Amino acid sequence: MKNFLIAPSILSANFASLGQEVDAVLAAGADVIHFDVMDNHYVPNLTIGPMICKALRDHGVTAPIDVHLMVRPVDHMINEFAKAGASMITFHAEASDHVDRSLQLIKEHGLKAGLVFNPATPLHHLDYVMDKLDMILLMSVNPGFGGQSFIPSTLQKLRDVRQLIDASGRDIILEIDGGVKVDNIREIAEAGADMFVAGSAIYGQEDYKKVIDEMRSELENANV
Ligand SMILES: O=C(CO)[C@H](O)[C@H](O)COP(=O)(O)O
Ligand SMILES: [Fe+2]
Repeated sequence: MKNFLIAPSILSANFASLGQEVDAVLAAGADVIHFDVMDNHYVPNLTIGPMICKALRDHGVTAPIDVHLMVRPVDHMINEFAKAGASMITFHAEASDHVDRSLQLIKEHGLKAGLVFNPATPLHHLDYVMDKLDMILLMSVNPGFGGQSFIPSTLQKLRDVRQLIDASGRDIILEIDGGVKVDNIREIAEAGADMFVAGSAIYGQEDYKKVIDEMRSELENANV
């Protein structure tokens, strides 16, 4: 089986007990913690910043933390999240005036670097930066909120990006974010994704392990 990664989004966790909520999904079998950073400027919502990332590290979280920056500008936040213990940082192509520079900055901190594409953002932003990418994140909802429905046209976009990654010969993680559930994860994997962010689908249920196990079993049956 492909090395599929399940990344619960803490956007849907109970923030009043965030440390325990993160421990609980990791104990339930999650691979990565997805950390949504929103600035009420690039997106119409306001969430959490580097202090919370550092607090999770201080709490004892050793799993990879995948920081999804929905902020503009991005470079200052890259530096702050690198100090705060991020493992991977992705940002939106439209949110940086200097995409190459921002990617380079993430890599200078020794972290995995990725570009994020909104549902309607064209893929040409990948031109000339494939060699700097460790991850590509396709949004399957418009960014800003959890609990939205998966936009079906993202499946073809995943197939297109999978082809570009395969043609590049590089080991680039293809991450999908938004509306991922037990009943669509298999189709999403078959379209080419290998890292799956799921917020409401996991944190919206009582039994996190049950959902993650069901997701894994769907992935085991995926035709990839
Ligand atoms: O980046 C995001 C929203 O901008 C979140 O990661 C995403 O929406 C996860 O939530 P859900 O799985 O409930 O759709
Ligand atoms: Fe996200």
